[in-house]
Amino acid sequence: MSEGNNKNNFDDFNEFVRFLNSNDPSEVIDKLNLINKIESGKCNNNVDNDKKYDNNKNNTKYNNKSNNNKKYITYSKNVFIPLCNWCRNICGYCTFRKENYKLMNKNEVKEILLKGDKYGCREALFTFGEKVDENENIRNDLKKMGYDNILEYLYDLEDWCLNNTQLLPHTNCGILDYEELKLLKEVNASMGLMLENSSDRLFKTIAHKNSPGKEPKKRLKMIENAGKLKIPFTTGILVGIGETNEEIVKSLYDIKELSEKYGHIQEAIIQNFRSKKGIPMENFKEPSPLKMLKVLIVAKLILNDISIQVPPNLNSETGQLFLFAGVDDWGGVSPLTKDYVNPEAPWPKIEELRRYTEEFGYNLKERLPVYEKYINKTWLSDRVFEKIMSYKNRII
Ligand SMILES: O=c1nc2n(C[C@H](O)[C@H](O)[C@H](O)CO)c3cc(O)ccc3cc-2c(=O)[nH]1
Ligand SMILES: C[C@H]1O[C@@H](n2cnc3c(N)ncnc32)[C@H](O)[C@@H]1O
Ligand code: MET
Ligand code: SF4
Repeated sequence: MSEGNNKNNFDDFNEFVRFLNSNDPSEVIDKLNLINKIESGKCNNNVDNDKKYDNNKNNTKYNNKSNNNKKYITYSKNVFIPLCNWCRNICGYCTFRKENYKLMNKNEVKEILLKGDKYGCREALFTFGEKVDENENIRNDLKKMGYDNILEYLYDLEDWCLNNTQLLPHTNCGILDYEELKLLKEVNASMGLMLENSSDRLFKTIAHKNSPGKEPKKRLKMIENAGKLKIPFTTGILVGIGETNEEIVKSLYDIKELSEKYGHIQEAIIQNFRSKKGIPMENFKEPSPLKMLKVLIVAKLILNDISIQVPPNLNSETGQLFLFAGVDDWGGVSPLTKDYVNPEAPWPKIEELRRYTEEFGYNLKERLPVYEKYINKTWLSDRVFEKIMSYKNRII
C-alpha cells in the first residue's frame, strides 16, 4: 500500500486480502515499517490532537496520549460482573452460556463492586448473555426482585455503582435497541458489542447458526445506533471462527465506515478464538501467532486512529510482539475477578504487564473505560461526566 493514500478503498481492500493470503515474510516487514513510520509521525504531531479534545488540562492521570515522545500502552483496571449466564444465542465457540443459569443477586454484585473499589478499580464490566429475559424462569426471578426485565435490574445496579463507588459501568450484553441504549447511556461511561464478523455466510455456519443475535445487520445497526446516541463504543472482531481473509478485511472496513460516520468507536478488540473442550467448535484450530500479527497489521492500517486492543490473557506468549503492529491497548485487566468468557486464561498481574510493556520500550498507563477524548458533555451523561471530574487523583 502506498503511503500517500492516493489509492481508493477498493484497491486497498484487495491489497489487504492479498497480504493476508500471501506467505511472503518480506511483506510483513514492509508493513511493519510503514506502521512504524506512521506512528513516529504521530508522536511528533499529537499536540494539536491533544488540545482538540482536552477540556480539562490538569487532569492527566488517565490521558492515554504521550506527553514526552514515549508511547503509552493503556489498560483499564476493572471487575467483571457476569450478571446472568443464560443467553438466547448458542455460539459455537462459547463456554460462558449455561442452560442451568445463574442470575446474580444484588448483594453479590454490590460485594464485587465494593471490593473492586478497595482495589482501586475504575471499571465495572457488565458482560452477560443476550436478552436473558426471553427465558421465562429468569423473568420470574426478576419479578420476585421487583423488576419487569433485565435492563431495569441492570440500570438499578449501575445507578448504585455510580452512587456508591468510584467505578464506571461499561455494558456489553449483546443486542440492545435504540431506546435501551439511550437509557443505559445515563449510567454507562462506554458500552460495547463485538461485531465478531460481518459476513452473512459465516452467520449460517457452526459459529453462529444458533445465534439470531449474531446476525451482522443487527450488530451493525446497534453499533450505528450507539453512534447516533454519541455513546463511546468498543467493538471488534473474533478471529479464527471459520471466516475468510476477505471477510476479516470487510468486517474491519465496516467498523471503519461507522467510525467515520459517527466518531464513537474508541477501540477495536482483535480477539483470537480460543479452543475449549466440549464446545461445538472444539476441532477448530486457533489462529497462529503469525495470522494474528497480520490481522493486527491490517486492522491498524485500516482503522488508523482507533485504538487496537489485544487481550493479554489470551495472548500471554505473543502479546508483547503484537506491539510491533501498533497495538496500543490491553483492555480491561482485573486484579480481582476472572475473565468469565475465557476463565482458563488468567489475567497477568499489573506489574507483570508493566514489565512486559516497558521491556518493549513503551510505558504502561491506566485509562478509564471511556477514552480521554470522549470525556466531555457531548459524549457522557451529566452524572458520568461529573463523576469523572470528581476523581481527585486525576491530577498528577
Ligand atoms: O474480560 C474480558 N473483557 C472483555 N471486554 C472488556 C474490555 O476489555 C473493556 O471493558 C473495554 O476495553 C472498556 O474499558 C469486552 C468489552 C466489550 O465492549 C466487548 C467485548 C469484550 C470482551 C471481553 C472479554 O472477552 N473478556
Ligand atoms: C465477549 C466476547 O468474547 C468472545 N468469545 C467468546 N468465546 C470465545 C472463545 N472461545 N475464544 C475467544 N473469544 C471468545 C466473543 O467475541 C464475545 O463477543
Ligand atoms: C458473554 S459474551 C458477550 C456479550 C454478549 N453475550 C455477546 O456475545 O455479544
Ligand atoms: S458469546 Fe455471548 S451471545 Fe454467544 S452464546 Fe456466549 S453469551 Fe451468548
